[in-house]
Amino acid sequence: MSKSNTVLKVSGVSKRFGGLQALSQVGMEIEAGQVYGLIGPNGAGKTTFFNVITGLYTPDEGSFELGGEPYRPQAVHQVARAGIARTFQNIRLFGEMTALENVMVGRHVRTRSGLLGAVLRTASFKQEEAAIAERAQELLDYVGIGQLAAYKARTLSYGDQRRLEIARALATDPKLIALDEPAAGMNATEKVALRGLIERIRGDGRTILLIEHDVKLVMGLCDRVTVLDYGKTIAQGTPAQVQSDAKVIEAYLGAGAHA
Ligand SMILES: Nc1ncnc2c1ncn2[C@@H]1O[C@H](COP(=O)(O)OP(=O)(O)OP(=O)(O)O)[C@@H](O)[C@H]1O
Repeated sequence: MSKSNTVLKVSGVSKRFGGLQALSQVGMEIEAGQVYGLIGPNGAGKTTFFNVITGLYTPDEGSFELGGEPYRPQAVHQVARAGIARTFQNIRLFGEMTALENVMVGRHVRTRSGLLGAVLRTASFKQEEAAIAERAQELLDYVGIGQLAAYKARTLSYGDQRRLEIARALATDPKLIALDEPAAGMNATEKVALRGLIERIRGDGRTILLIEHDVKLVMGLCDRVTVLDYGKTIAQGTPAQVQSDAKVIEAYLGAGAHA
């Protein structure tokens, strides 16, 4: 068992696609309240690692603990229930649903009435639905887009869609929130606001795993960082340690990858 303040402990994850070893024995330990960065050049294996821990890909090897309990990331809904929520590099919202409804969908992971209650529209279902809508509105306010609750998701700006994805992830009350390139496509002002939001989420006691190409953002925000290159961990530590690591400079920054 891990120390009690470890939220996610992953050891020895390997994943092969045909002849390509996308991940080789990758591990990390994320403690409660940390923002943990996962970086590396294009094709290093970051998304594959995310997909493994969130149940989209089945690893060839690896062990997983969430909140001190072993978990098997076999299916996306199981992982959500276990307590990992994620956003995607390519935003995945329900475009024709309102912002509020998108967050409500996230919240349904934690509801009790279930499908039968929804079909029969039982009193307890209606009560629960009202509570979910209220919580969803709170979360939209929290990420700064409360005034956009009634707008269809597809009509929101890029930055606001990313905020909406974060609100939806928070709606599941996750032990860990995994953000896949949240700053991708954002302008400088949006990035500053995003950084503020992530700091706020951490300040409220949440734990965050972040894939991000923007090195400045990662180094300024993260408590610890893992650097992957060709599917292998080449460095792990504080931003200062990682930044001065010769292998990182050569493999990652030296490659000129989005520095
Ligand atoms: N489903 C798949 N089938 C085959 N190969 C894959 C698959 N998914 C990823 N790969 C390969 O695995 C390697 C790691 O890719 P991955 O997307 O995890 O890298 P990444 O670090 O997230 O890259 P980027 O920064 O460009 O998003 C790449 O060589 C990629 O082509």
